[in-house]
Amino acid sequence: MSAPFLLGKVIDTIYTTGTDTETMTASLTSLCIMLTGVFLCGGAANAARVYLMQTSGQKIVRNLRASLFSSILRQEVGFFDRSRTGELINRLSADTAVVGRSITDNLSDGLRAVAQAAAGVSMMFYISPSLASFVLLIVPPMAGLAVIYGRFLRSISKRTQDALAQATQLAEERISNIRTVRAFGKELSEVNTYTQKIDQVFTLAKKEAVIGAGFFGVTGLSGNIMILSVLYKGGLLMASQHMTVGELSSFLMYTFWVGIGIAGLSSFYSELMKGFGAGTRLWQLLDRKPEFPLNEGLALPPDQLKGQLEFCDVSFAYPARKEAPIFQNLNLLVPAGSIMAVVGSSGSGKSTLVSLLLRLYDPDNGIIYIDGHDIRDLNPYWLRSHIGTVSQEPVLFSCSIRDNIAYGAVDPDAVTTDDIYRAAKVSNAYNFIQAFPKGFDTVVGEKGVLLSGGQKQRIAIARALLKVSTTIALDAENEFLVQEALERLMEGRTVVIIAHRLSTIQNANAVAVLDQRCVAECGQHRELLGNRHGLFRKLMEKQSFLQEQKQALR
Ligand SMILES: Nc1ncnc2c1ncn2[C@@H]1O[C@H](COP(=O)(O)OP(=O)(O)OP(=O)(O)O)[C@@H](O)[C@H]1O
Repeated sequence: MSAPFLLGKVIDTIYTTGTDTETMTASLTSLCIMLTGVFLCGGAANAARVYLMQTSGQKIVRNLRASLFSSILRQEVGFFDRSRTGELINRLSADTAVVGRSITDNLSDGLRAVAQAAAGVSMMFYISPSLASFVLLIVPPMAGLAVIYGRFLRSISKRTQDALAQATQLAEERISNIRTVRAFGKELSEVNTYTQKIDQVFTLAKKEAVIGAGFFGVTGLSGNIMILSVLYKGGLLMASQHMTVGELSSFLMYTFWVGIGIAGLSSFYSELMKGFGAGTRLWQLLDRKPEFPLNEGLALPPDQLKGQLEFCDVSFAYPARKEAPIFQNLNLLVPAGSIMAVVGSSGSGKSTLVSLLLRLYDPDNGIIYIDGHDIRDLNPYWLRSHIGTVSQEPVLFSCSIRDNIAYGAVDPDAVTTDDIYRAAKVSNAYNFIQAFPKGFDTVVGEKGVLLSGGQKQRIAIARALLKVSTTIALDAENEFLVQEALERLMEGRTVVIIAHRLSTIQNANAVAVLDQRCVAECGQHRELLGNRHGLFRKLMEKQSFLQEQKQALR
């Protein structure tokens, strides 16, 4: 900021020393040395500013993303029923980037603008207080305009990010379900729907551009008016001998800097408002407290853990559909080490029973006990680490088979290759995994090998085997290899199996039939089948009828 002042001195030296070349050379040399020093300092400071601001910017975005991801993953499952994946991903990627940019690059430019404007104004007052007071009359109306523009940006930025989140949500859902889209031939209509969503973002961007054009047009114009008024009033002051040509030149340069500084300040303020707008939902997500804790409460010592499960007068409705109760005063006892088959028509609540057991949701009324302990008193993390789950459509992550199996262990890093091989052998997965060219290092999922349903299940069983589980919730196919693997997994554990076929039910110690929001029948398979008018018998008859139909169709 001292450069314009020194440049003014250079001009005055040239004009006032006249023909005395020796004095002029000496003054010019020392002024130019000073200016070189100033420029060198300026260059170094600029480099430091860019480096510091960019690295701290990236660090802020990194920390923001890490905290947000952690906050999202800690939320209760009911939260995910209400939120949409694409929207959350958008918050994590796009919103954090906007907020990050607004408080880093922008902050750096803003700080520079403040320093520039403050030093410039001081120098203007130092050179000519009367001219400075006259020129700076333009600042208050400009500041008012910037505040109004900032408010507009804050609101439009929030709306833009929301519209973008909706578009991302749609794209994410359709891309991950491309097979369904293709099967129904919906590519073109999906493209149209996406374009409509993205058009909403474009419309908002156009609105922002129109208002922005007006604002920056006025800012630029007022900067030029400032220069004009300096030339006019400054010229008059020079004519009346109140200012030298060097002073006027310095003043003009400072006016220029102050103009740029004020423009920078208004863009800083507006970008900051944009960041606040984009950050509104982000802060809400960051601050959201999950309904129940992830890792707090009682952990039973291993010798006290037998695995007896008891549902006592349990009533439950999903938070997203409170009006449709799934259970009302449901009672069920699963003795330790036994196999309980849960049957019932589609939508009767079989999977819900397992979700309650895993404490993905809390019952609205009643209590679920494990070995006589209310599961709400137990540490949810500890509880889940003692319940192995194998679902009919297991989800594997896009990493190696080795990592997918190790994922089941409480500490995946502590799992040895031998542990993984052993689990794979017990789950009948070892041979088919080794048949892949890269064996256990084969990457499954997105870009890797696509596995059959049965293969996925056997990997999922190996994953469940690595848990220190006493209890298992199963919803599995009845393919022979899977079945055999499951039988090994069930040994010595309490098992709740969502059964679809007679063969699975026959192996269970007891069968519970879900109907009308509670356990309608419970007993041994033979006993229940013996009851001619019983629900279980009807269910089985219906199933064998369906099997016959299928056979006939074949
Ligand atoms: N996250 C959820 N939010 C709201 N309602 C849900 C949710 N999950 C399931 N439901 C509803 O709860 C009821 C019971 O579902 P559940 O999946 O437990 O049935 P199920 O007996 O396992 O069915 P199926 O044999 O078809 O798998 C269904 O009516 C279903 O629509």
